[in-house]
Amino acid sequence: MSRDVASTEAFDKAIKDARNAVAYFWADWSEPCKQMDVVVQELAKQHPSIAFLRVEAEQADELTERYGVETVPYFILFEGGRRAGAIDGADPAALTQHAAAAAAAAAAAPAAAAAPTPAPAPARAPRAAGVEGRIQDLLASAPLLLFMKGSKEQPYCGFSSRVVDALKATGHDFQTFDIFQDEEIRQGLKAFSNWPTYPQLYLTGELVGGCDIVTEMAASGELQQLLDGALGGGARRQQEQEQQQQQAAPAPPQVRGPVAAVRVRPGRVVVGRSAAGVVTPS
Ligand SMILES: N[C@@H](CCC(=O)N[C@@H](CS)C(=O)NCC(=O)O)C(=O)O
Repeated sequence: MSRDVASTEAFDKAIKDARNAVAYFWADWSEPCKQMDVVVQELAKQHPSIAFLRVEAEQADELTERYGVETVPYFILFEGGRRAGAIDGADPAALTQHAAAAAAAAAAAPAAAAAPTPAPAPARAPRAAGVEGRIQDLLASAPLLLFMKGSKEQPYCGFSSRVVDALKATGHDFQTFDIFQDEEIRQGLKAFSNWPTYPQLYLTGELVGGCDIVTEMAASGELQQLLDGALGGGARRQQEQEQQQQQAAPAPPQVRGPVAAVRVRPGRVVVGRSAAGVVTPS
């Protein structure tokens, strides 16, 4: 189970006591946090050697200031009581890979001094057996792949339908896989990615998110940017965006202050990179 930590003292003690800890900064109004809650609970069950500490960002000014937390969800990774990295945004794959690597390192050297060591580069087996292998093959089969209920032409649920519409609007080509046709993949992918629902969108083999995340990214323009960057075809759209920005009124200057006075912003979903690229050493 994860632990809710409300005070700086309790936080510091928990970090000191744990060989490996993950501090999860969250906010109750953040949809991506709701999804990452599910991922965190699952990882906490799988890896009891790691202390998962939930910190409500807006109630923990001292900690958010200390660690410079300005977005949620935000994860700080601790090894041997020291900050070893961070994951900015809802990135189940990066968090899962970090947890697996940290738990494996702890299991390999249980009695070793708790000196901070960088997590080994995450490595998925080249081709696993069983359903995991099938999932790897599927993920390698298309750069942009939507696991959904039904098809592009005939989605069988509103969540899937909304993601199809968002993807069509980007102009990028994408493939779909109907999970109703394959119960093994339907259940196996949930475990593989620690993501309990459909639709699930994957870009170059990395989970982008479900309906809430993808539609939020579509509304903010982040989806277009992400796909253009990863799949090409971005130059023209970038030009259009720049033109639009020039026409738009200049944004008011941002006043930076203590996090207590600034609402923590919703985090970004980070995908299309290896976990090593996402987990930023600090
Ligand atoms: N909040 C989710 C909504 C998706 C959802 O709740 N999907 C459910 C019902 S369509 C689901 O996939 N349940 C598991 C299953 O049917 O296997 C999202 O953002 O994607």
